[in-house]
Amino acid sequence: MTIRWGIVTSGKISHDFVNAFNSFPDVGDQVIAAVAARDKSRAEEFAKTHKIAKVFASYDEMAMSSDIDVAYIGALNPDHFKLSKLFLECGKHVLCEKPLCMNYKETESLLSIAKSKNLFIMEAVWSRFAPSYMALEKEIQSGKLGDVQFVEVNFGVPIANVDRLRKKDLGGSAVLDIGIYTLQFAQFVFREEPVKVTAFGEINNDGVDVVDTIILEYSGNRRAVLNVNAKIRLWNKATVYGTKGRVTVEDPFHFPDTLIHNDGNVEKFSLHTSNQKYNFGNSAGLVYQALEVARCIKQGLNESPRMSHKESLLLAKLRDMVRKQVGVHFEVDDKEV
Ligand SMILES: NC(=O)C1=CN([C@@H]2O[C@H](COP(=O)(O)OP(=O)(O)OC[C@H]3O[C@@H](n4cnc5c(N)ncnc54)[C@H](OP(=O)(O)O)[C@@H]3O)[C@@H](O)[C@H]2O)C=CC1
Ligand SMILES: O=C1OC[C@@H](O)[C@H](O)[C@H]1O
Repeated sequence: MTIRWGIVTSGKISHDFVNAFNSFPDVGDQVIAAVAARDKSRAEEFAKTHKIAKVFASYDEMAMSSDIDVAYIGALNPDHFKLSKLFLECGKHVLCEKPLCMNYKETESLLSIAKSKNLFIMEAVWSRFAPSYMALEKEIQSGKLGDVQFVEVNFGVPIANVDRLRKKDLGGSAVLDIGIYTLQFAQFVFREEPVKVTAFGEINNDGVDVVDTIILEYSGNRRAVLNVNAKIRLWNKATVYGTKGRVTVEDPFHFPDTLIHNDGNVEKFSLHTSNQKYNFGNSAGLVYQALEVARCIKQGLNESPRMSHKESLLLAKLRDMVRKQVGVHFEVDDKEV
């Protein structure tokens, strides 16, 4: 069974996703079959660049076609719910860029639509499929670190002036865009809902958070301190501390290629290099989530155990809690879904 992908939008991350896919040595029985954009000429240009066979004049046309099995949604945050819903209702599986939705309400509604249609959907938290994350999980579960007590993560990228980050109507929010990675890292380590969330930050003149400091408290007085910054570049690493030692996930922790173990051993994970031009760091790693999507679809799964619906719901809940404390409110928060 060939898995046929339909790329939704001709944007930067769509470019990176297709580049990562096409440059990977073996994607198995999968193909990038089609693309749709708001404007057909942009879709045609995208298709020409990436040698994609089919171009659709609109998202709706591709959703209704029988030419694709799964949609990759590379749209702006406010359109994730609407477009994922469109493709699900047309019987297509979905891989939607993070954040899956603007808030918990949308996330819950979208996941229940997928369940009712018996279709696969996943939030593209691509970090979870990094080979280095598999190694990190093994290290934590091995007991070498002892009992994990503390996690610290930094994610700072100077993107506060990018429209989709700084404008509320485009879904701008540091915690939605980059803070999600710090939250998912803490959840990857602790695997339980925090008992307390404390957050404070800085908002811009559009009411969008550009800096967030988040403290997650877990059972047994375990903690995570997350520094999120859309104004300046930070040393974007994550460290997991236990009673017997620590492991550091080097920059960029959100898709790392280096782990520094407690004994000082530096473990490297090479990404397939190619002459592709990417918009974002380590984007060659975007392919690993696509391999997982295909595996799950072929096994008839509705979700991936590595980035489950429960996890997406919890991440949405935590983002809502952070936004409330920092003072960021979206119009969509007042709407019934
Ligand atoms: N996984 C990762 O590493 C990354 C993930 N992302 C995520 O990907 C998504 C897109 O980010 P990115 O690719 O940088 O975004 P872009 O600025 O490239 O825009 C993506 C697409 O959104 C549509 N769009 C652009 N402006 C508007 C607008 N004003 N109103 C409505 N639609 C618009 C266009 O679709 P069309 O082509 O159809 O016209 C565009 O191609 C975000 O949700 C972000 O969180 C982003 C960067 C990295
Ligand atoms: O997902 C992402 O990762 C890298 C950031 O630069 C980008 O803004 C964000 O969307």
